[in-house]
Amino acid sequence: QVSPYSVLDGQYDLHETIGSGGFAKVKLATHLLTGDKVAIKIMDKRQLGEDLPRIYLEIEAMKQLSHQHICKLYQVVETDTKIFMVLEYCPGGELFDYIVERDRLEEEEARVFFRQIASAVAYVHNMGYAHRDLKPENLLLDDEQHLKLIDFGLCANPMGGLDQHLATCCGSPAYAAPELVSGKQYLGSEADIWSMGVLLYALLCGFLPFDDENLGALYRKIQAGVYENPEWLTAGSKDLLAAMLQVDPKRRITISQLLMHPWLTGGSSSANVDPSSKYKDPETHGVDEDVITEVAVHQGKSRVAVRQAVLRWSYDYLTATYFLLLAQKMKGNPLRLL
Ligand SMILES: CN(C)C[C@H]1CC[C@H](N2C(=O)N(C)Cc3cnc4ccc(-c5cc(Cl)c(O)c(Cl)c5)nc4c32)CC1
Repeated sequence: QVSPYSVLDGQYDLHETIGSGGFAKVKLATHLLTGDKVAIKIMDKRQLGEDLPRIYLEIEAMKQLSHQHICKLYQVVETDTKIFMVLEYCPGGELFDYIVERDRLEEEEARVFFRQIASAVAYVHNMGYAHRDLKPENLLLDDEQHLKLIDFGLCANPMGGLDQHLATCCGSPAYAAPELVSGKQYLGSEADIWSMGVLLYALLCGFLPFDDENLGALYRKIQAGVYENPEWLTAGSKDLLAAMLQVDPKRRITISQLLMHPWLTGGSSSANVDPSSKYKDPETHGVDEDVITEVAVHQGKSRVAVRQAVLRWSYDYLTATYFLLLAQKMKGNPLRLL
């Protein structure tokens, strides 16, 4: 019987499994035309059952989201039994493990990371989504120590826009907002800010602000909103944490106020939220002509034909090749197809 992965033959070489998350397996792979490494998330539709709509939600969300701190979706392959998501490879693994290895991060390093997270979440909110599962396990490191947000399986894009209240309780309890664990209606964007507060606390302290192995006790601690401030926290970080870990969502800092908070804008390194243009939304910023040319020459086709095919954004092998070549160009590498 043919391998269940034969649909990828000629496009990718599949290597070892590099992780698994719930109903998905993630394998390292090589995109054959460029030689670049990618991660392929593989799901079995039969095992997914009623979770299948969540995967289509994640795929549609990721097709809309193009940002330097969001893991890029390159290609989607679907057979009658499997779904393959070809994704940007993040060799640095989870931010969660990065924190555990160091116990906790120095304020300057936490600030550099948190700026990237805030930039990604602001973009997600501006695109009308809420992530709803923000935690260090869902932030990966690429080969340049840049963070990449993943796992949009819970993200909500309420038809009525972000101001429509959500009801489904989801995400990880320790990062969940009080209004969410109280079963009240809540705004995804406000709940995301609370989760970012828990995330920043974890970066700076190395442990969680609200923790208890008993779920009920944990919920009560979250609803009380009382947490310790270790003595190593500076006034600036305590102020920002207090603004995010506001039990009343209406008193909680908003993402745009967060981006202007002195703790975030301060510090020494003003770098590291790379404004790289490769993430300009292709639909609105057109396509890169050097990449089009490279593909056209390699395939012996006209640039017009290649440009038209790329602009269909079918998330097929051509879309993946386009995004990977564009990333190579942005890194200053020569554009080459094998
Ligand atoms: C516990 N989690 C919820 C899942 C875990 C799965 C392995 C993954 N990984 C690893 O654990 N390395 C150690 C290597 C690694 C390298 N590159 C990756 C690139 C993308 C992804 C990825 C995974 C999932 Cl489930 C997604 O939905 C998206 Cl959008 C992206 N995972 C990667 C990944 C980290 C997360």
